[in-house]
Amino acid sequence: MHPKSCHKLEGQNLSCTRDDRELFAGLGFAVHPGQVLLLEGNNGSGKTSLLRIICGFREPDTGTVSWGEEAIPHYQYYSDMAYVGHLDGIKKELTVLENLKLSQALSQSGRLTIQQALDKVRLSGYEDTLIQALSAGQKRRLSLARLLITHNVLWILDEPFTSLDKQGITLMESLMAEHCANGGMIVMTSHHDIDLNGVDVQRIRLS
Ligand SMILES: Nc1ncnc2c1ncn2[C@@H]1O[C@H](COP(=O)(O)OP(=O)(O)OP(=O)(O)O)[C@@H](O)[C@H]1O
Repeated sequence: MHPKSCHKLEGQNLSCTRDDRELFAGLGFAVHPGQVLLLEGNNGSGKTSLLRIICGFREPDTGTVSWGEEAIPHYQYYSDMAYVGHLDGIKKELTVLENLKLSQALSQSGRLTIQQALDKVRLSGYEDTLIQALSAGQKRRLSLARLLITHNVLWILDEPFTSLDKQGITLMESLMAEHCANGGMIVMTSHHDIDLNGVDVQRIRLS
């Protein structure tokens, strides 16, 4: 179990308007250890906007997000959560190994060593490869490896299946299920349905 898995993520009365268009209002949720919150909706419905509010990167028009009974953003939140967005959070001028060493230096250690994580995501042999020489799916796999070598109870994932092949999607799903089985939590957007082997998945459908 994660040592800090007693925390819960809660959103209350959240609303967001962009360009005079109300994306959502009065929205609430509570995510407990072992659970997934899946944000669904068509293009432009506000999934990424809500995800950015949950990360504390954007202020809601009303409402609060709290972690451990305290409104975000706060230091503990950022040491407990890991965000993987569209840009994969990878430093383009570094190699695969340098990126992973940098992530490790900035966070608490996770379950796997760098080599174990590279094996798991099938990037062994790419240690000295510059990021610009990786395919889109390989970059996504590298961002997965980053999740595995650092300790973060809350994963926040924007479209985690983008660019992954079938084997990558299955791998991602099994890692997510494993994370939840260990008391972790996940908030994610996806245009695809997910198959997480009995994990409790709550859904918010934006329209
Ligand atoms: N930086 C921005 N400035 C102004 N409006 C924006 C900005 N980013 C997004 N929007 C608007 O907010 C709305 C919601 O966008 P958002 O990216 O949250 O949707 P989404 O559900 O994640 O879409 P997608 O499935 O296409 O990724 C859209 O109408 C979009 O035009």
